[in-house]
Amino acid sequence: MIWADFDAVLFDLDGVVTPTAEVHMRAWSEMFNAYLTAYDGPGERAAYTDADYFAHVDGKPRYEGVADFLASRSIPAPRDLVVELGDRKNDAFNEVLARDGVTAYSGSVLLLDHLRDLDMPLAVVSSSANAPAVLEAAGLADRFRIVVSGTVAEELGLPGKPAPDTFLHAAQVLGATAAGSVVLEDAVSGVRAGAAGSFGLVVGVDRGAGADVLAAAGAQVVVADLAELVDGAPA
Ligand SMILES: O=P(O)(O)OC[C@H]1O[C@@H](O)[C@H](O)[C@@H](O)[C@@H]1O
Repeated sequence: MIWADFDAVLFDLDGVVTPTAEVHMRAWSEMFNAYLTAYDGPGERAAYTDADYFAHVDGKPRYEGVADFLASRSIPAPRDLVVELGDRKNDAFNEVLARDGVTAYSGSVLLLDHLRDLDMPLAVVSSSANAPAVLEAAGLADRFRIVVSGTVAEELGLPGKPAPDTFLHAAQVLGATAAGSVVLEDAVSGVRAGAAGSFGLVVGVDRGAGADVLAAAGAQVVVADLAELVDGAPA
């Protein structure tokens, strides 16, 4: 990996820097399965699984994840239901965050240290409104020049992933072009955003979505851990 070819690095957060994609996954599963168990209206009521998460929820802004999953089951999704379910899941997520804290992936910290030594401008681009709290809990808030969270995207009216706009905004704030920026993503929706924005390099981080699936979504390189992007780091 030749970092000198690039001017900025744009990190997704959950599942790339911190193992919080798993916390999101568990919170979504608890909430959706409680809802489906009690639900007896039209549509498909089979249990919600991790496959549903990767296909419909992963990486997207909160309420878009709810709406896309319910649509995949042909379950009617009025806005007040979407908001209620999304907020229920958010309470579950925050309970775990407060109880367990967050420890970043060691390979990701290794890469962050390496990029700090290179003076590389770094951003977090996350669909999550909880991104600042997660970064704070992981002790990494000072590593990034800008955090484009779900809240920031909403304030600026930027469409969420798989649209490329949040990544493009981060690159612009860092003074870099899309072609000069690297995108690091574990979610299909995020990889699609990187591909749609014609970024210089889109790296897929396979934490369960599947290397083939990430490559098909537009990842030019797929790694299992960010330490693979540090020269001389143990494999
Ligand atoms: O509900 P939040 O914290 O704003 O997060 C929205 C989404 O943020 C993404 O980073 C996660 O991959 C998703 O699982 C999550 O649903």
